[in-house]
Amino acid sequence: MEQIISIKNLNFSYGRNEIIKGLNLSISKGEIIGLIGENGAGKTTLLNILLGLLPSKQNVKVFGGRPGSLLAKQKIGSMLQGDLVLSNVRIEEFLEEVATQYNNSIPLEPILIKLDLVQHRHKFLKELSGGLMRRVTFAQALLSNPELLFLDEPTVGMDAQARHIFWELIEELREQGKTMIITSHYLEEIQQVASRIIFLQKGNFTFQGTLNELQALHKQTTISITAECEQYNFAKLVGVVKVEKSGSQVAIKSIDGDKTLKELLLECPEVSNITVEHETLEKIFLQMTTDKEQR
Ligand SMILES: Nc1ncnc2c1ncn2[C@@H]1O[C@H](COP(=O)(O)OP(=O)(O)OP(=O)(O)O)[C@@H](O)[C@H]1O
Repeated sequence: MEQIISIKNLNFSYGRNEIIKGLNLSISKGEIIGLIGENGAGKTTLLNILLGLLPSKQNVKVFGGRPGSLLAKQKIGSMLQGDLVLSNVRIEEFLEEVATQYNNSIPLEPILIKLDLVQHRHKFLKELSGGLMRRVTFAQALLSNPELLFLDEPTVGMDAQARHIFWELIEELREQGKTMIITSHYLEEIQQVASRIIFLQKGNFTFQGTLNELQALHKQTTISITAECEQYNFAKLVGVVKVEKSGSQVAIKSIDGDKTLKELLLECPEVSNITVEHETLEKIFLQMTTDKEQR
């Protein structure tokens, strides 16, 4: 698989403030990376290094060359936080100007239609609401028909409809084989699209892998049932860490959901309305960040 990004032992500091500490990362074509971490973890800093906006040494390669090279600029579309200058330029004029900077730019009209920007095309950038601004920034990132997209908190300020359109487009881009790094604090959105999740904590990657792998590490499962045998001692089932009862409704939390469920069905076969829920990315995130603070 073609390697798009390679980082070996990257360190970065703002003055004496060490932000990134010995990071290693390799990203292949077609991967969708969900880069998550607390405020101030260094996510934007890492994207800025990959864009060549912050300095790095030979240990960072983007498309086989240095970040910020002419080649990389043609192949990357980025949507950073607050990167649109609030000017007296209209949306359409701005996007037409952006398109002239790229060799492979794609027609503007289909992008305006897809992002529901047609009726706004004559608005001035300085008049735009926050959510509309994000949509224009996304349009700008797509215009170069990029192979690689950096999307830094892309849906902040977007309303539900705009977010829906955004994630549908991301799905289309995924099907086209684009590579993406997306940072977001909306973890339920990230977990839908990311092929790999990277957890950045205080300058280190504390996890890299699929959502399934992350869930396996934090493998609490909740089995909810309606039980006629509510007198049964569910706490003695294998793997169970907590049982919550409300009448015949029982929620069993287990660190080995498969075994717990098997034993439950043998011991108490008359259960019904069984649902099995794995930990969400949001819950794992909270667990990981709390664990770290307690150390
Ligand atoms: N230009 C700068 N000069 C000095 N320190 C900076 C600068 N930009 C960012 N920092 C600091 O670097 C750290 C990492 O910031 P960064 O913006 O990369 O974090 P982040 O993970 O993107 O956070 P958020 O989720 O809030 O967007 C923070 O402590 C921040 O205050």
